[in-house]
Amino acid sequence: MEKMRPDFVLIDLDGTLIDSVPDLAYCVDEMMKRLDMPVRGEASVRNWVGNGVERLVQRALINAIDGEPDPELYARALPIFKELYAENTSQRSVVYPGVKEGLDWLKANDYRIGCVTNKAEAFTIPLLKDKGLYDYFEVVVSGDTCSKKKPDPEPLLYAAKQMGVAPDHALMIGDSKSDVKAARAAGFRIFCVPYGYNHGEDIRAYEPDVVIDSFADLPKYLKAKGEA
Ligand SMILES: O=C(O)COP(=O)(O)O
Ligand SMILES: [Mg+2]
Repeated sequence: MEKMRPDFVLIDLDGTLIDSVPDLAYCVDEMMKRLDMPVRGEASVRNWVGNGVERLVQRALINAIDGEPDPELYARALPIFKELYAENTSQRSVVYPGVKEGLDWLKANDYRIGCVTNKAEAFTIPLLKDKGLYDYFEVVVSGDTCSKKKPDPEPLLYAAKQMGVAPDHALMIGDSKSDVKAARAAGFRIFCVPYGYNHGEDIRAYEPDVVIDSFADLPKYLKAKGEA
């Protein structure tokens, strides 16, 4: 593929920049214990992340990716999860290898970058700050910034508008089919990492433009400053 030079690079959070499942799984299991229900474990939680904390809590309660829990049980569970996650947002979470190197390369080569996530803002900002990533981004769009979350294109179009960039000059980097769908609907190009959370499916099945093994590989696909 010919190297590109997008005007804006918008990057997903969970499963792309940060492995946040260790904290999310800890909070899911603590919530389950407080509800006198069985714990679910990290492997299940890994398949349920990507559609926001509300959907994660619903999936944990029914122990399945599709379907709805009893509304009363859910109404009891959600505040418990939110309280736990507010205290356990980042300490077990890990920035993936190559991420800081890739972000430094983007900055050094004058790329403008943003972050888009389905995670609510109350958790997104502390997580990015705790991991030393917040200052890289000119715009951060969280799961509750717009009226709709990914796979809807609204958060991507909102970010592009904030930056004053045309969507067809923008690139999204993500890990899930929601990122691919949102990017296609918004008119962004889309790169994916293969190591994140795609509900147990191989992201290649969703045909992103490029699959990069790590952020350290970005210079293979993006033009450096001044590169013809
Ligand atoms: O599901 C979430 O809370 C966040 O997931 P995302 O950062 O991959 O959009
Ligand atoms: Mg993700």
